[in-house]
Amino acid sequence: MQEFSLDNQIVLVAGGSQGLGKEFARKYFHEGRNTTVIVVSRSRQKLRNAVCDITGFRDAMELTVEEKLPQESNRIVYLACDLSQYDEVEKMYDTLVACALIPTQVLLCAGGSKPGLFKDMLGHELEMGVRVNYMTCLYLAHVAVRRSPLCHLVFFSSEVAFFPFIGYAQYAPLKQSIRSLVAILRQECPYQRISCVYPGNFDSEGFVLENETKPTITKAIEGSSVPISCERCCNRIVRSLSAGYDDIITDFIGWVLMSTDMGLNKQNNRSFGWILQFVCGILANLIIVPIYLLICRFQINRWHNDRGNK
Ligand SMILES: NC(=O)C1=CN([C@@H]2O[C@H](COP(=O)(O)OP(=O)(O)OC[C@H]3O[C@@H](n4cnc5c(N)ncnc54)[C@H](OP(=O)(O)O)[C@@H]3O)[C@@H](O)[C@H]2O)C=CC1
Ligand SMILES: CCCCCCCCCCCCCCCC(=O)[C@@H](N)CO
Repeated sequence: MQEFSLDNQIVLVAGGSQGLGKEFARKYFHEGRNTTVIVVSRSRQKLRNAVCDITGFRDAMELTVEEKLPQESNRIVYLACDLSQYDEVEKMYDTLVACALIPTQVLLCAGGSKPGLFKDMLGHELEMGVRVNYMTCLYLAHVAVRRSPLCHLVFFSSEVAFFPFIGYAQYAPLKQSIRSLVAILRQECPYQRISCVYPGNFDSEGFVLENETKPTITKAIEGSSVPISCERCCNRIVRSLSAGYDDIITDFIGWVLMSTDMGLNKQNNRSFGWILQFVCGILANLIIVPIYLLICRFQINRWHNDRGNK
């Protein structure tokens, strides 16, 4: 299995203009050695600001075929691309290949949710959910598997992949799809390291935004995943990847939720304390989960009634 390291890498960070992706870019740039970071997202402006913020310089370099890369040991460049457009992803890889930057690691960190009730959602918001959370991963993974077949892929799903609940109709099904895709890719690409992170809440720009529309019942249910800083979240993930884990959680409730889903989805990939997870999961599914779901149903009914009375 490929060892995880911040050193000697060419790392592509999808969704690197803010939040957790930017935190990863910062970590590679400041703590790695001989590493090239390429941050990718849709907005050129956001990317530029992110890179300037990370380096402390007033300007940042956009990766193009014409531009010559500096010879410094650690480098960070940006490349604007809407990863939910297949031809744009291919074009991006053309540029990478032309610049002799074949990624050794690809972090598929683009994503985000707009919580709310399904019936209140607009068509284009539903479409955004599919594009931002799933198509970005699907297309980037596809092109990466074909054109950099030895690279380490790190997907970013969510704890909601283990437990979908009210308010996340636009988001959770796509994060579950990532889990499914990961399971299949692990069988089809046995020589490639494929990791999947299932984060709990962390305090990013996206998190602040989603909280503006998040129904109170959604906040109540996810309350046990107390938001941590992006830096902490990033450090925990790096520690887990370095320890050789490929199914990664960032808080205790994530570990419990994963334990309830250790079946055919899980296959041969280890997570922290996985034997204990199997045992806890069996007990939880027998005893705690049915009780919890009853409480949850009660909570949701009460929320609907309160709303109806208003
Ligand atoms: N924050 C949280 O509590 C949790 C987050 N997660 C997941 O972790 C990941 C990181 O989350 P977070 O840091 O909060 O995310 P943010 O919303 O803060 O940032 C999302 C990033 O994705 C980029 N992006 C969005 N759409 C596209 C696209 N079509 N093509 C290219 N880039 C795109 C954005 O840049 P731009 O606008 O420039 O395109 C931005 O850089 C996401 O996948 C999220 O779903 C999982 C669990 C909890
Ligand atoms: C044994 C039974 C125990 C059941 C406890 C249930 C607790 C559920 C906590 C779920 C937290 C979800 C956080 C991820 C949110 C996310 O992905 C968004 N912030 C998107 O950005």
